[in-house]
Amino acid sequence: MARNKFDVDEELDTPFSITHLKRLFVYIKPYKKKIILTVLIMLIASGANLIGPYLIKQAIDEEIPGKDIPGLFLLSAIYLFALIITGICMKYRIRIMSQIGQSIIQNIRKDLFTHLQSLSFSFYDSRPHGKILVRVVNYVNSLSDLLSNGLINLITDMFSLAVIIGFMLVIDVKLTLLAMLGFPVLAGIIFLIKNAQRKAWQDLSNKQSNMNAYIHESINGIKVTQAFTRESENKRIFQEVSGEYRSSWMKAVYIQFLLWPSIENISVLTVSFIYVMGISMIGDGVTVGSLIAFIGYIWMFWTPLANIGNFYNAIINAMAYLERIFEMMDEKPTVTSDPESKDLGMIKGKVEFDDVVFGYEGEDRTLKGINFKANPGDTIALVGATGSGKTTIVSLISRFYDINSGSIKIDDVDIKTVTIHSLRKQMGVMLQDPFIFSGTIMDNIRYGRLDAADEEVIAAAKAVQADPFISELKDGYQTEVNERGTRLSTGQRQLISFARALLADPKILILDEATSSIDTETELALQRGLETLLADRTSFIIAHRLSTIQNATRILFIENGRIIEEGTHQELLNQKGHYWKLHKSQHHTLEVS
Ligand SMILES: Nc1ncnc2c1ncn2[C@@H]1O[C@H](COP(=O)(O)OP(=O)(O)OP(=O)(O)O)[C@@H](O)[C@H]1O
Repeated sequence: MARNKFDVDEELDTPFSITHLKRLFVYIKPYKKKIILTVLIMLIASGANLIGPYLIKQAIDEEIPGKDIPGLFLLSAIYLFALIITGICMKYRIRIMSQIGQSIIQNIRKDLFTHLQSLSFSFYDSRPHGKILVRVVNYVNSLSDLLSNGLINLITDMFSLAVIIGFMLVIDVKLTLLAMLGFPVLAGIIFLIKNAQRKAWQDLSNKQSNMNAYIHESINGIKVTQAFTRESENKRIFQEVSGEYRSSWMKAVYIQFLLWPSIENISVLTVSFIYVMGISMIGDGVTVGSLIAFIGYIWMFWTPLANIGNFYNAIINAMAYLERIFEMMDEKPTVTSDPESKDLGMIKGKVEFDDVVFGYEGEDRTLKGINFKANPGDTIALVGATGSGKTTIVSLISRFYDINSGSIKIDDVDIKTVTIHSLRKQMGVMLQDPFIFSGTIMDNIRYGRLDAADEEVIAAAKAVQADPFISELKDGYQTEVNERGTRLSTGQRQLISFARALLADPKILILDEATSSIDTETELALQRGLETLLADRTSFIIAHRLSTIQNATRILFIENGRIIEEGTHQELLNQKGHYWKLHKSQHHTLEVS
């Protein structure tokens, strides 16, 4: 998968096709009845609105010359009634269509979010998270106008147009045909600007996405930015990114506004033309009343046409966003359960790597043939230099990535043949950077097992020595922590996620640098507490501090994607190889300090 950065425009994998609109209709369909009802109401409204000029014609040509005062009152009453009907219908339409529009948006957003949860790590590795966010939030929002107003407007405007043309034909066929002369000109303009408009909106969506990605990245990295006083450089980059957004916005809007003035100009020209032609035709079958009414209809004729033009604009804009939204919905998880895959069931915890080859970008560079076997209850420690492949090995046990070749078996079953859910359910994973969600400490530990009682949560916290620091907090377990746990120290976050992993009561426990930020005293107490708990679990421990893994059943020394030494602590020391050297250097450092 290609990688993307905040200042790189995302390329669309698929060109726009009408299927995107069809897919949008799938979301509109459940509201079919309400939409039909609204359309009917709007038809009544536009019918009532359109009767105006005809009533004026009637008054000028019939009632005023005949001095028919009651007749004039009647026409005025009908007009007033028509206006009231229009007002009521409009109010109803705005309310109901906003509701429908927002419901559709909510459904699209729900599907996107659900889909995002299923996507594999590789998807998140390959792009800035701000670019994902912008699709779920901003792009979906951009559909709001189209869904709330566009569709209904289109139908009612088409209807209005037909009724107006009907009235115009009833008044005068020749004038009607003359009035239509501006129509092909407008169609030509729309055709000419269509492609430029679509490209401009696509470009705008890219620049919006880039800006969002940069803001997201900057907020995440704010501490580093301030520590390295990079503020002014960041400001410069932001100005560049937001400047690009501004220019693409201006361009898109400039092209969009080519349409409106064109419609205005054509309508003014047509009206002037009809005035000239109409006046010269007065007496020749054209009355003053009918000319005034006709001009009224021509003005009305261009309004729905302009609205249809606007709808067209809205569709073009929405397409730029829709294709991005559906592109993300079509993104396939790279790691999936096979349709025939079965439930792994309760496992004992035997883990076996057989010649596992793996690379993040599909190549074979990261792991170059890993072989080992862990029996149920074993504690396997992985040590080695930074970047040697330790985290990669343990992340493959949970099948966060699929391997290129070889096999990984749990209780003699290839993990590719079981459902991902049943596999991951057996794992308690503590990642290198423990993540804390916004909520209470209790909620955060309970994340490991949602149905755990408070007492179980507290017992898990006690087992991992997290209880002392939690109890000291003013609100104890009910203390609110914010996203990523910025109110807690790194060591405290590690203890919480330790308790979370333990609460899940997994058969396989993966601890990736789980205790690196915990002080030695707490760590020793924690290890004592964990000994009994780890007893019937298979655990994988990655640690740079060798003192923490001396009791491991087996230690694997990883270098450059290979296991180059393995054995117990004592065996490896006796070998006087890499592990011994590492141990000696740590011991030396300790003695010196
Ligand atoms: N998501 C990723 N995408 C691409 N390459 C990655 C990814 N994660 C890790 N790598 C690369 O894979 C190699 C092994 O990384 P890994 O995280 O497994 O090392 P490690 O031994 O756990 O290192 P450390 O001790 O620093 O945690 C490194 O060269 C790293 O650059």
